[in-house]
Amino acid sequence: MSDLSANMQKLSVNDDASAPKTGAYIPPHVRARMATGGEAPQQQRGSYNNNTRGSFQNGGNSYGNSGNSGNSGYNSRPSYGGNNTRGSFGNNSYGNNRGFSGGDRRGPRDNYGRFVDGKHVPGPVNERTELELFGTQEDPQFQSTGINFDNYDDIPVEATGTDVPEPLLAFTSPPLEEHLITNIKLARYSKPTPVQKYSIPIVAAGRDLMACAQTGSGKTGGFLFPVLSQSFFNGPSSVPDDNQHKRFSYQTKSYPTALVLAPTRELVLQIFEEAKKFAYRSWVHPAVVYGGADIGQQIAQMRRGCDLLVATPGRLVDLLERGIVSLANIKYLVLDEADRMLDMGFEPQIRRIVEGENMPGVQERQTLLFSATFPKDIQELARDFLKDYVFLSVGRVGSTSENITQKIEYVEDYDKKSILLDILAADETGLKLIFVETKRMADALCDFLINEEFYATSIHGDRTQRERERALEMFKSGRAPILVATAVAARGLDIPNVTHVVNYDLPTDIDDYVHRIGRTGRAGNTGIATAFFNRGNKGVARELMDILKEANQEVPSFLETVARESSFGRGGSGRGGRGGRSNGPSRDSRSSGGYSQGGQRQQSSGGYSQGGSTGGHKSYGNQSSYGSGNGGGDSWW
Ligand SMILES: Nc1ncnc2c1ncn2[C@@H]1O[C@H](COP(=O)(O)OP(=O)(O)OP(=O)(O)O)[C@@H](O)[C@H]1O
Repeated sequence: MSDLSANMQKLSVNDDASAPKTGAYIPPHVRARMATGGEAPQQQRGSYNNNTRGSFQNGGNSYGNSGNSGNSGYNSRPSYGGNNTRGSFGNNSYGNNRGFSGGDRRGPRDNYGRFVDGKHVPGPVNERTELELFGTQEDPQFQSTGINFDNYDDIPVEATGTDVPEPLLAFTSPPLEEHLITNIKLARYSKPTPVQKYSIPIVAAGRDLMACAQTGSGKTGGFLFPVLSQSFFNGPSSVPDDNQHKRFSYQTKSYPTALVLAPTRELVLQIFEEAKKFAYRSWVHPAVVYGGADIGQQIAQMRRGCDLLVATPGRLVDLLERGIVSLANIKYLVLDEADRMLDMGFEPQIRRIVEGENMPGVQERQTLLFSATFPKDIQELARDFLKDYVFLSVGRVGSTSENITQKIEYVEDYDKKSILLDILAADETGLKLIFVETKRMADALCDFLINEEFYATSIHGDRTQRERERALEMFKSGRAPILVATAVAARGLDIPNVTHVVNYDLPTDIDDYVHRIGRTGRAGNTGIATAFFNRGNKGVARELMDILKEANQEVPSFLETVARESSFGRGGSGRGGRGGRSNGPSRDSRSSGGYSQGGQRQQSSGGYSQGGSTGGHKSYGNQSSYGSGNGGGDSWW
């Protein structure tokens, strides 16, 4: 057991619902002094030794460097803090080469490849670009695989549908295009994860795909690899004559061949960064568009041309309305975190994009849906968007990775701050991500932590896009190793070295819990997820218990008690919430058969199940953002 785990066990304040009811907050160092009856022990937070609150270093505006500059890199408190700090970022030098300013974030690269006489001709090697994109093995800002990476191979895979292609075992050509393999090697990926093993031949065979795999198990590569590989093989599509389209020069609109839609701005940025890696030196020009960023820059970027477009639905609708993007050439449509996009009220925008514009119909394009959770309603959306698709699930749909040690602590609301400080003080290594339910709480908790001399920052829907990106960059670089976040950071974000996720407030939806804790324990690395639970969370008690059991985690007795109480009289149990989360192990809504374990294939009987309720949806937001380009409703987070 790691030191951290041992420390956490000691910290376990109570094992049952008979938790101490005294709520007066006593900071840990005072508690320690009380316990020893004298001098406080040595400061545990080594890096803050002798710090009084006023002594935070003002290291100037050093956002631009890429290393972890330690204390000297921090700004004085107001520059990374919570609600009272907005507007205080005066310096524009934070944009490093992995920059954050929207549109084409670095301008056109000079090393694109070409497609000549039916052949892909990669562009020249550019060592600087290579270093920016792929980093070095030692750079902690680049995720490397952990000790449990090989264990992914033991997760049972279910692939249903007609004539499911055989999975591949290694990154080989065929089916992958040679140049893509070169880029995969640069990314130091030695073998495909299970979702990639299946998705690559499925897409290569021209099939549609609905894929569900645990958080952190490589779904991004699961769609980027096959889409890029096929694109590298097939070359660009010719462009309709209605536009004096000139590749690589100014044009009135862009005609991407691949479109990736994802729910949050941060997630589309991240997918774009991954796309840049794997499209390096190829003919494919990736681009990203999302709300909250300068639309003028994005329009200019679209006019410079783009082949693979990563977008949030709201901003894409805006660009479509302005006639800046045409979907006439789309061959590949990817919906990442598809269920979240529906939750956020993006369905009208998605339907507008997929059905209301000039995108080729379902028979003419390939469509891929990816997520770690798949409530039934998304499977129903698949009826309209997918054709004869393969349903792929790696592990049980909605299950959590065993790489994450889950701890549930009974903590009354009034004790949460105190326990959080204990957790943060117990281990200074790695990055800590703390989830709260509301934007207000995110600001308040962030300010509290800063007052307690922790380097914290926050991310939520009320911060400007610039502040959100800066907060994320501070967190990633370790300059603010604590990030207080609302659900806006729950999905998809891949931040290396997040060692601990704390659900300070548990979400009301268990799928959200699954995604939140999935910010740790990624790519075979291990991590800890602690949740503060009290009777106010009884609505998720049963589902939480199921999740813990499934992942072979300890189930505290208070959770069983509360789960029993809350399900009593409800006439049902289990994970049936949120639009009819599937109770049985088989999740392919077309399938009438059972569950196939261990990679066994099972053919679907065909015919869609209409049985799932779509009721009970949490509405995250503001559907009125339709067409505003600012992304779907993040009204409370
Ligand atoms: N074949 C591979 N070999 C090594 N590392 C990989 C491989 N595929 C992906 N990774 C790494 O694993 C990490 C997680 O991948 P990714 O972000 O695609 O996960 P995900 O399944 O999309 O997670 P989430 O459900 O949270 O969105 C990334 O840092 C990625 O670089």
